[in-house]
Amino acid sequence: MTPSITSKSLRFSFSIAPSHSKSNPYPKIPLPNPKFHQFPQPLLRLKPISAVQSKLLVPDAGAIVVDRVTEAELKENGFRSTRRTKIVCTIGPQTCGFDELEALAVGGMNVARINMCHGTREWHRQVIEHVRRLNEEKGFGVAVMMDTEGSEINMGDLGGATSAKAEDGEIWTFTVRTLGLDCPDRTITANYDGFAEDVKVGDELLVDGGMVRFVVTEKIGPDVICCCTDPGMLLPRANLTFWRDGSLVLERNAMLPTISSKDWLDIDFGIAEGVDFIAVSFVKSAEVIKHLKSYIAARSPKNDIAVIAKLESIDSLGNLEEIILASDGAMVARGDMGAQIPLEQIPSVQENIVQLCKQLNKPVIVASQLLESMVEYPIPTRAEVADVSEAVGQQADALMLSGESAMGHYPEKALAVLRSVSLRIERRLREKRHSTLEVQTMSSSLHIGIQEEMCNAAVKMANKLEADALFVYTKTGHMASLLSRNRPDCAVFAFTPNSSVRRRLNLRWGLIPFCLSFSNEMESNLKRTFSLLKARGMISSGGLIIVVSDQLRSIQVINVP
Ligand SMILES: Nc1ncnc2c1ncn2[C@@H]1O[C@H](COP(=O)(O)OP(=O)(O)OP(=O)(O)O)[C@@H](O)[C@H]1O
Ligand SMILES: CC(=O)C(=O)O
Ligand SMILES: [K+]
Ligand SMILES: [Mg+2]
Repeated sequence: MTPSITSKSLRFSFSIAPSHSKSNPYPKIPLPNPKFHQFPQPLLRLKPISAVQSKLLVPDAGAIVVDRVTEAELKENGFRSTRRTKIVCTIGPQTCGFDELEALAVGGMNVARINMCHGTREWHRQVIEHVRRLNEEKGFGVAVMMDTEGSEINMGDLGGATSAKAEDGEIWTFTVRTLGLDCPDRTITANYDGFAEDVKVGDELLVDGGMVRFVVTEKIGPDVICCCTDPGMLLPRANLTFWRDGSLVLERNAMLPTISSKDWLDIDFGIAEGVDFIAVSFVKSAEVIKHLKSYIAARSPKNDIAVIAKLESIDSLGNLEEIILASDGAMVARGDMGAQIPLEQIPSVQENIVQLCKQLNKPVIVASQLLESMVEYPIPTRAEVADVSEAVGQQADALMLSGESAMGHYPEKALAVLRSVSLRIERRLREKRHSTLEVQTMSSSLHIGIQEEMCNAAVKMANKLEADALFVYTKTGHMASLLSRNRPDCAVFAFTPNSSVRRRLNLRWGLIPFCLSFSNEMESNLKRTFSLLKARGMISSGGLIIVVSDQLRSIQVINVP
């Protein structure tokens, strides 16, 4: 039988062999230290989908729909070994084609992110269309996240070049003139009209939070003449900040709106295209989130777009709790955050945000530079693996790839590293917890709610009884999120009749979202679920399951018949 997915995706996506395997997991690439590649991740093989099967993927009333990769994982590794930490991949020129997107989906991408800083709406529409088609025709369950540009100060798009190198001591011109494609050498446009007025001679100009630095030597009308003091690579639309006497100059940024007029058009585009998440860049207060949520509620009849607050502006750090409470999730956007606060503060800010999100029951994504060296190289640095391990150890809901998947040379390998490190660290956490007999559940901290108490109790039981899985029947996804919040030892099967709820649950730690219509009759729901899952080889008789549901105030403990 010929696999329906490309041989390329099979070769790369599930190529990390178990340590006893003789095959080289990274063909054709010299391995400086082969041991490093022996992430103990079992090989998975996705069964090819025939044309007839492909039709069956369209859910009918009696069917159960689950992401194909998770299904394969469940069949091969059983309940306990599914990956709990979710993965967001930024889509860019390296990964926007249908086959490349499929390879990422096969590799375990849960959410595809498009960044409205780059590319045209037509380009983004094409990506969304590809993701939809993959889900519909090939049985994946990938959600789409649109990330707004925000109105911080950015460079222009380098006259179409993919990058430019600034060398030490070189003189570059930053200008507010409109240059189009015939951009003179060593000239960069800045996107905000007041730029030339606001900077002063002697100011330091930081590109991408300090990846490249300049000092302002002269101002001539719309042109700001600068000397490069820290050489490096300039990327299109990179963020610009300027510093005076050792402090970030913030006055101008404070006057810029969080959501610009261009962002509102992008948001309309996102609503029209039915994206699952809108991530708002440079959020400073809860107000902007509330404003956007009411806009979406008015514009999108089903109101099924989740709003993610990107925490990257220094102004957000004083209002974290109210921003997170107003949002449907948060992102620790370490890239731009690193341009606004000293780098050594980022790890503790990350830890605080992750803990706060868990407490407030909001999904949290840790983003930027997780595997930055993999933009250029096929293996990560040891330090990057340690950073990923730290985020997985904090039990963040999701990890995000940026340049690694958007424009790097090894998107699928970067994804494979996130997957392997997640699996390894998650297992280690469970083993550690088990050896100390520690049962950890969240304390009740939301407004006292019956559902929260039930979910806390269900997770405590599942951990103590070493249940094989938690089942939750949920219309809105809320009960499922309350189980995930406790980070249980076993996987959570979340059954929902609503396909957009199912896609949004993709971002939640440890949840395996299924689309399934169900009635108010729990007994018949369970009977049907068991027989559907058994028929697909996803569960077997004897397994211990703890069941909760939106509709019933009871916790059931059941052995799979
Ligand atoms: N749609 C795209 N078209 C072209 N290049 C892209 C696209 N999306 C991302 N990239 C490239 O990948 C890099 C990393 O992507 P990412 O989305 O993290 O960008 P960013 O501008 O650093 O993020 P943000 O604007 O959210 O802070 C970008 O700097 C850009 O060079
Ligand atoms: C992801 C993002 O926006 C950042 O890290 O700046
Ligand atoms: K952005
Ligand atoms: Mg950013």
